[in-house]
Amino acid sequence: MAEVIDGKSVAEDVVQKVKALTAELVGKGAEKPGLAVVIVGEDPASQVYVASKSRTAKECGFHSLQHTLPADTSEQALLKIIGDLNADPAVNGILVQLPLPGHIDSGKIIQAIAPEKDVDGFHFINVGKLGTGELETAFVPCTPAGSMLLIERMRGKDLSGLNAVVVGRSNIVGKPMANLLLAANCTVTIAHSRTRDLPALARTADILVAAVGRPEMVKGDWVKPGATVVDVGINRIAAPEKGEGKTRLVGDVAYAEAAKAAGAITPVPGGVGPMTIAMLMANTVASAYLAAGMKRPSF
Ligand SMILES: Nc1nc2c(c(=O)[nH]1)N[C@@H](CN(C=O)c1ccc(C(=O)N[C@@H](CCC(=O)O)C(=O)O)cc1)CN2
Repeated sequence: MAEVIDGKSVAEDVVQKVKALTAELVGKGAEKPGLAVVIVGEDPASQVYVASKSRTAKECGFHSLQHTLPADTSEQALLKIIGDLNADPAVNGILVQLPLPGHIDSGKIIQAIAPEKDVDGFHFINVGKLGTGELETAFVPCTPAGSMLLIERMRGKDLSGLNAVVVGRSNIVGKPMANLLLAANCTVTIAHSRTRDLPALARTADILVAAVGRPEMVKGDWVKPGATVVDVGINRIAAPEKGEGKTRLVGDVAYAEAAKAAGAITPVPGGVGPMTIAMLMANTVASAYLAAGMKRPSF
C-alpha cells in the first residue's frame, strides 16, 4: 500500500516558515509583505478559496487586502484596480481569483499585473522565466509549485533518471508542472486527450501527475509499481450513498486502486489543494524579500 502524502501537514510547515520569514524581514526594518486578493462575482468555491487566502495572509503576518467586486464589474474598472495595486508600494503580491465572469478577458487582466507582483505566476514574463530555467526570480504558479514540493519531500530535489508523465496540458498546471520536473532533471512527457494509449504511457512514469479535471480517470492499472502519484484534480461528484443530494470530492485518480500500486500518493482532499494557498504565501514573502533587495528565501 502506498504512503499517503499529507499535503495539509506540508502546507502547514510552509505557512510556519513564511511566518518566520515575515518576522525576520520586519525585524530588519522592512515593511511587512502585502498581498492583495481580488474576487469578482459570487462563485461559491472562489469565495471559500479567497477567504482562506486572506485569512492565511493575516496568519502569516502580512498586510492583507481584499477587493470583493460585483459580478457586473467592467473590465476597465478591474484594470484600474490592478493599475492602482501595481503602483502601491505596500503591495508585494496581487492575485485575481479565477475564473472571472465571462465578459472579462482573463488574459488581459493577468498580463496587466506587474510581473514582480504576479504571485500567481501567470504573467508571460514569469511563464518565460520558468520555461528558460530562471527560477531565482520567477514566480511559479502555486499548484504546480506545491505539487513539486510534495514530490521533493518523497524523492529529493534531484530527480535525475526518473520518467515523469504529466496528464493535462493547461497553462496553470500541466505546462508549468512539466517545466518544474524538467528543471529537476526528469525525463518528461506531457499527455493529453489526443495522446495514444495513455494507460501504457502512464505505466512508464516513476512520477505520475494527473491534472485533467476528469473524476477518477487514472485507474490503478495505469500506475507503475512504486510510482509517486500526484493528483491535482478536485472534482465534486454525486454521493447518493451519503444521502439524497449529497456530494463528495474526488481527484483525477481512482485513489483506492492506484494506492495499491503506487509507492506514494496524494489524497483528495488533503493533498495538493492545501499546498496551493501555502505556496501563494511563499511567493508573496519571496516577492517582499526581493523588493527589499534581500536574497530570495527557498522552500
Ligand atoms: N488566481 C487563481 N485562481 C485559482 C487558482 C489559483 O491558483 N490562482 N486555483 C484554483 C482554486 N484554488 C485557489 O485559488 C484552490 C483550490 C483548492 C484548494 C484546496 O485546498 N482544496 C481542498 C478541498 C477544498 C474543498 O473542500 O472544496 C483540498 O484539495 O484538500 C485550495 C485552493 C482555481 N482558481
